[in-house]
Amino acid sequence: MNQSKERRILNFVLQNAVRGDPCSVMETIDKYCSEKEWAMNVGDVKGVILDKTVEEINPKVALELGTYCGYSAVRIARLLKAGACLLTVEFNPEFAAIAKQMIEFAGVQDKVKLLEGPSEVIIPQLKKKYEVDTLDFVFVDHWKDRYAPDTILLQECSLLRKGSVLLADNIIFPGAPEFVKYIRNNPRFQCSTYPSYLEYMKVQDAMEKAVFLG
Ligand SMILES: O=C(NCCCCc1cc2ccncc2s1)c1cc(-c2ccc(F)cc2)cc(O)c1O
Ligand SMILES: [Mg+2]
Repeated sequence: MNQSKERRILNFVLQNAVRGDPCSVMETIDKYCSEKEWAMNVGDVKGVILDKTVEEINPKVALELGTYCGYSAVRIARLLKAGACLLTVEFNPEFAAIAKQMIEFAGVQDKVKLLEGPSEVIIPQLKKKYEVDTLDFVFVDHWKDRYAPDTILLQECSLLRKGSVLLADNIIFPGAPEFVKYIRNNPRFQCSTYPSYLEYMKVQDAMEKAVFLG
């Protein structure tokens, strides 16, 4: 049975990147996905916005919704200080298996906990099952119609505190209109938009940063 695109991306990394070097893994994925097969990694252009946001916050506990092949998990984890951790949620078992190997090859597995399942099931488990108190940073990059309900769910589960930062990918393309409407009209969030480009394409996209005001 012919292998998946995600398996081809992983194999290209295993054969061409430097084991234990997160930047090498990111560069190798970006090279493959810009030259050979497009894939929905946050990519090198929007990745800089992600980097700057993570560096500014310096989170102790970060959550990612939508792991995919693990590109942004590697990107975020490489910037985390000692003792900090990233919980990343993926519901597709195929993607989760690829991401696990990607994260381990990059050498960031000690900072990353990969949780398999739908976000609406995992989020309510974070406090009791995964011993989370509150989240310092959330990278939102999963189903675009889950952005708004899961932002509400995070609040209902008391996982946000004054100053928690959400960064949402793809608010232009593919777009997350319900989320944008919800978050920009919500007085409990201070929002800012970062215009950018869809990964590996000359197509407009943007990221939305939302600071929870408590
Ligand atoms: O769908 C996207 N990303 C989510 C994948 C869904 C994975 C999930 C994870 C998870 C975890 C927990 N619960 C439920 C879920 S569902 C996505 C799509 C495009 C795109 C852009 C142009 C195109 F022509 C076609 C697609 C670009 C992007 O940057 C994306 O992030
Ligand atoms: Mg995305």
